Amino acid sequence: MSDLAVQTQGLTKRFGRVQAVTDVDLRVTEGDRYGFLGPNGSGKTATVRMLLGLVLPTAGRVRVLGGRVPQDAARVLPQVGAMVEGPAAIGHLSGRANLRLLDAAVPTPGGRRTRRRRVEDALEALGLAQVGRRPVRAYSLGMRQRLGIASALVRRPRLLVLDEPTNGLDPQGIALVTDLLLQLSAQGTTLLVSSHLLSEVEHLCTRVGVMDRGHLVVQDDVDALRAPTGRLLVTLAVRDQDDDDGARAAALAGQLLGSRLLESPVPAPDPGAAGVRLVVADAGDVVGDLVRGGLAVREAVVERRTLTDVVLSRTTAVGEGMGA
Ligand SMILES: Nc1ncnc2c1ncn2[C@@H]1O[C@H](COP(=O)(O)OP(=O)(O)OP(=O)(O)O)[C@@H](O)[C@H]1O
Repeated sequence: MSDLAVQTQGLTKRFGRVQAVTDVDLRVTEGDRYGFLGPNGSGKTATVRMLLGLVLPTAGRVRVLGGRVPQDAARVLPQVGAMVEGPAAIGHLSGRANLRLLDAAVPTPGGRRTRRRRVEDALEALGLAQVGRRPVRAYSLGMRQRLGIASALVRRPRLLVLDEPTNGLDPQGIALVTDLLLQLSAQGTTLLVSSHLLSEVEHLCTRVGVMDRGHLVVQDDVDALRAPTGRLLVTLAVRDQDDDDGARAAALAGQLLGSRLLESPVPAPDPGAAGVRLVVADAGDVVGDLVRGGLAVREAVVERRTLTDVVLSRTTAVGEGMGA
């Protein structure tokens, strides 16, 4: 159990009559890049707030970095960096002053001695070193978001908890934050990141938890979730899309593959290269059979479920659930 960065047992939260979180057993192992997903109102933020001791659970237990929350919060939370529900900062102070103030508020290993260095490193990492003197009220939305992430980093935490870290960032900002998170992970930081951008989570995360109407409905490794569907996507090269070549290749593929050909062949999607796209059951030596039959195979890829498929199949659309 000691290698779990976050563990909850039967975690439950009611706000009056709203059942926000029900019986959630979260397990984040040290070193994980854990993506926390789910539709609006599914209970992600409420769960994260309980992990950080910001609200008390109605029932259940929370352990973070080996300590109980809220009982051991004073010991464990200084090792946790967090940005939840958007960045918070004092508008008339500069970004740099905000970070120094924030750092002074919580006991940190190294404390004042290393503060200047840690604040500069965090501003630098988020590309804010040049604007660190400007008052925060003059920051753009993206700059505020970066400052929020910088404030989660200042204490060089063992566990970083970020609620929608790339919300409002431009593509350059998203790439910068993603690279930074991968770098921190390589240095040993555990990440717990909630996001609605599934392609981003697919790229960044090793493990995901999916919430739906207060329940944790999926918790697994990304690789396991992205299992092969059992289908191959094959592209045949043909000489010319406009003549009968494509139709001949499609007919021959049908003869060679028999019932393994699952859908009617269609023109290949890539423009500029004539081809035929086949959807084939991944059984036997598909490519070998096509090539021996005289067809040119340009590409054959194993079809995998995407994270979007997994999340959509396990969650309730907005309007169907209680949170809408
Ligand atoms: N302080 C509160 N008082 C009353 N209800 C609350 C409170 N906080 C959250 N809720 C309710 O609990 C449910 C879960 O909300 P939560 O903010 O955890 O969802 P979420 O998954 O983070 O959604 P989003 O993706 O929109 O941020 C919602 O129905 C919400 O209205």
